[in-house]
Amino acid sequence: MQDELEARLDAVDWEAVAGALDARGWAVLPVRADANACAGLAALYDQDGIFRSEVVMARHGFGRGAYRYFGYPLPGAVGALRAALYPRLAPIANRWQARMGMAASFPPAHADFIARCHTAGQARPTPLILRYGPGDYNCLHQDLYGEHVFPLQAALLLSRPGVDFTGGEFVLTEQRPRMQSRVEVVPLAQGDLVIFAVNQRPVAGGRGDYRVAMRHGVSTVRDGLRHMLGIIFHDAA
Ligand SMILES: O=C(O)CCC(=O)C(=O)O
Ligand SMILES: [Fe+2]
Repeated sequence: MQDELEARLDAVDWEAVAGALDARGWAVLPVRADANACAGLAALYDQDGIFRSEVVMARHGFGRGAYRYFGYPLPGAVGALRAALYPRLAPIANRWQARMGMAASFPPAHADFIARCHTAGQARPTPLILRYGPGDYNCLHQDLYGEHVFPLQAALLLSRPGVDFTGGEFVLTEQRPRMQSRVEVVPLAQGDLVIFAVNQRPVAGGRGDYRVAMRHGVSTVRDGLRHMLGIIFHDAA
């Protein structure tokens, strides 16, 4: 299965993905996870013993709905996806860091970046599954969990829009210096994987690059049940 994942990711035009990320701060990969894989991942939400914690969003003012952070060891498919995506994104992340004048550079292998997080006390795994029912939503936020931040993250829609749920759009906002925020709705089908900026990203301006800050969230689910798999590459303090 890992070979198949690698082969599918190898077929992606990563230059085009990098171009979309540079232009908009997000990109949907041109490969889709199949319905069985999505159902299998969504079913993990109800499995005992694989999560380290649950967050009921309303208790923290984060929104409504809940999410569960996986514990280590991650389920095979989740760990494989995290490890396989990272080396494809690290060159893009390194280019962004340089353009934003930020010192950190990211090693080519995820295990080495995770070792850096763990040494700094960021040792708790961050991949998660989110579940939303009618009336649930996720306020705009950034998944920052400590000093070490990998500037891109991924999310995989496990449910079918219009069939399993309605509403529940994945949204991103972009805050430009001294300007009002701009919002984008990311069109996603079941199995789509969106890559997006965690926090800041560089934008080319007339006088060189400047930084914009991105946030993401989910609009209110009207009906049904929506599951999302979130892959964050840094660990949490
Ligand atoms: O449910 C969603 O689409 C949002 C997921 C999310 O916030 C994340 O993966 O960090
Ligand atoms: Fe998030």
